[in-house]
Amino acid sequence: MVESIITFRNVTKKYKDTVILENISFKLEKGKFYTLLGPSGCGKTTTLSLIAGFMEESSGDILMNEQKINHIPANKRKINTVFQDYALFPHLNVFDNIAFGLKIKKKSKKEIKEKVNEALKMVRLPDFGDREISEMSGGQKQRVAIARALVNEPEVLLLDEPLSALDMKLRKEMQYELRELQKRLGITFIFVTHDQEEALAMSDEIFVMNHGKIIQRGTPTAIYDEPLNRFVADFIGESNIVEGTMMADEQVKFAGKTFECVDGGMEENEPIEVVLRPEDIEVTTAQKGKVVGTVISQLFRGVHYEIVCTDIDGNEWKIRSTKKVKVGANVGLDFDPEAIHIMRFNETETEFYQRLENYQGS
Ligand SMILES: Nc1ncnc2c1ncn2[C@@H]1O[C@H](COP(=O)(O)OP(=O)(O)OP(=O)(O)O)[C@@H](O)[C@H]1O
Repeated sequence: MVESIITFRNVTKKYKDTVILENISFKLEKGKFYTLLGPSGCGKTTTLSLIAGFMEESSGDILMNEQKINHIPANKRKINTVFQDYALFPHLNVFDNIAFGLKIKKKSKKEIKEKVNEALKMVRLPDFGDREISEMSGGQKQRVAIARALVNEPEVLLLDEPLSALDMKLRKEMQYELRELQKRLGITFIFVTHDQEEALAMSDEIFVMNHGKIIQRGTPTAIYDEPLNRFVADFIGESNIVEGTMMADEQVKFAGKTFECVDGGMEENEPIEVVLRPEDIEVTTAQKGKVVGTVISQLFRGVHYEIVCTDIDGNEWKIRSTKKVKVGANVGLDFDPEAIHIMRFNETETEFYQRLENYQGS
């Protein structure tokens, strides 16, 4: 069995009577890049704070390397955190910022120098030790913050929206660097973001959260291609969600026709929702298309056109296409059976969580 670095067992966090995290259980493996993804207020930072030991759970157990750490204070856990606002000491230079924790631990001058220089190399700032923090750019400050965390040789690095203060270009560069750093060091990273593209680009596994619960965990492709419910389908990427009926295993009816698909496991005649990603739909002639749509708008987005069509049932379809079409024209929409993803229709929250339990247990 794979050894778990962090385990949550039925963890609940409440503030007075308000439940912030509800009965969360998961196991994280060593050496992977995990991302907690979800809208503002869903409980991402709270989850990190519980792992770090900055706050106490209301009930449940938190384990590190299979040992309970509920009552172990933050500074005794081999876990460090990188914050969004860097939290650097402005009056100390780069070297002293990174050395701070080691000095508190009363390490020798020689060891401190070696470790700080090593950490500076890791974040590609080898000659910046003497610089003042005010002389560093946003991206450089964030690297100093990462070096300051790494110098303590944590087994787990927590990163709370560390890139959100950076402009888009730098952010993309740092995404790549962080991912490379994690691979090189082989320590477990737990990264928090509300940016789905960032989560898809960086993670080994994503935990999609909403209202203090984990709605789905999986690899970026699994989360993208097989969202478990409408929330995940909507939150991750763009999607067309239309109502339909399951006709038989691997046969589904929507937009007035029956199509082959590769999803099964539902009842015959069960109402379902179909998810089709805009980039999985090809625009063709009305005669050749599986669904006929009337173009109602078209926007040029640089690499592609964003086209919106309506079908005979009044469903709206978003399509990403390199082909230009005419507004008002009838076009055909074509897609492969593999592109059709089926979700249950009108599932209650209780039914969903029951299914989730079975799914995660399987
Ligand atoms: N000290 C507190 N007292 C009461 N409620 C709190 C406290 N801290 C956080 N909360 C509430 O807990 C919920 C989860 O907060 P948390 O910061 O974990 O969310 P988040 O997913 O990290 O959000 P964001 O993306 O905005 O940072 C929010 O509704 C928040 O208002």
